[in-house]
Amino acid sequence: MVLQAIQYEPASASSPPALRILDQLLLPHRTVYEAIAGCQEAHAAIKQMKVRGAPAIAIVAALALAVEIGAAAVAGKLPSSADEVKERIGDRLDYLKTSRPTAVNLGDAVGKLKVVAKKAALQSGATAESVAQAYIEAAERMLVDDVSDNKAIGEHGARWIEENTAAGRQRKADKSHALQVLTHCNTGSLATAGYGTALGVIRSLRAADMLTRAYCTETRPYNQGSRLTAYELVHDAIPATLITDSMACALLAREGDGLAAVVVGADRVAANGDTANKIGTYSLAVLARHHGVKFLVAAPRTTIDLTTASGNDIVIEERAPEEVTRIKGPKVTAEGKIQVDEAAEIISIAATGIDVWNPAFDVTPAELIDGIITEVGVVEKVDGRFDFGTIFQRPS
Ligand SMILES: CSC[C@@H](O)[C@@H](O)C(=O)COP(=O)(O)O
Repeated sequence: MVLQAIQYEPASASSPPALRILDQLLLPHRTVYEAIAGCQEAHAAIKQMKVRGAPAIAIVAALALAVEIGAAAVAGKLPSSADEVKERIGDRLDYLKTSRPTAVNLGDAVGKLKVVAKKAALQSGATAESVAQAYIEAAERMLVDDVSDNKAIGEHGARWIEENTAAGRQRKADKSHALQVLTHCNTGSLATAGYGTALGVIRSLRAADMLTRAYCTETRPYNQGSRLTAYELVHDAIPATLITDSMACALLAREGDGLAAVVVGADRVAANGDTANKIGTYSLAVLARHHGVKFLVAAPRTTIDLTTASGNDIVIEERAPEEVTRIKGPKVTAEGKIQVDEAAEIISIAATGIDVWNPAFDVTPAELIDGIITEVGVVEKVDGRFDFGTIFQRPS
């Protein structure tokens, strides 16, 4: 079974396009897909983190509007002119963009899709239907391109680790050597259209018979690591070990050279390489530098934001205190059996009345990052600085 966070069916002769998302709040114990009929449902699903992960958020938003427009077209309810459809598309995209602030992929998709609608409306003989169709095709392309970009990220990252780390070189020469990777949060099939970014690198290393073990952090407070990454690793039968976030230091000290790299995803990479990613990423980068372990960020070019000069300019989403003070999951019986079908229990794990700070992301300074793995290659610092100038000219 292929893990899919996003299921999309294009329009047929008789029916409009349809979109379903895997409700990630119920994972790893329940697999429930939810239909997304339009922008309002998508906005709520993104805000509640039923779908999450920078690329997945952008694609669900883009496709939700495709579904909404497709349904209006089939029902004969599109606005009457090309310009009005273009305006409607712009307004709906602006609304979707407000769902979560830190990940840039959504803003990037919104900008590109607005350009598509604008160009389509400027075509001679443009109609409401032709603008709607141009939008739908562009949104559908984003879904397809994300998977191929992730596979390319996986291959570039695996090759870089093979060539640039002691564990990589040793394992290549002699398969009795260990090569392990530590990752954080969830960056896999559930966070993207498929395959994943940092988890894509892990998948590619495994496919090349290079990886002996992946470690994943629990990723407090939302537990994307223990709920989602662990689920993907078990699903793909990749040898893997779960640690709490606070165990990373002990792991790096213990594994030495066998731990080839820490590989994480990104929600926004600023023009100087400073990287916003799931809270806890920065501490891993500090630990990696202290232990001489390579620290890599895996992200498509859509995550690199040249309009944001540095990490100081990145808006960090703060989330509800309850994510820290409570945990949610199915009941476990006295015999240790998980009651999968029961409604989730919410348990309080903090003193009532304590103040809480819950930033969802932190910013890792470029200085601590050894390479940024994109679909067109790994960007490394030259004279201590990242320069993304040329990668945007390269074809995928
Ligand atoms: C390929 S996903 C990259 C990042 O979006 C991921 O590491 C992350 O931080 C996700 O955070 P989330 O809050 O779960 O959306």
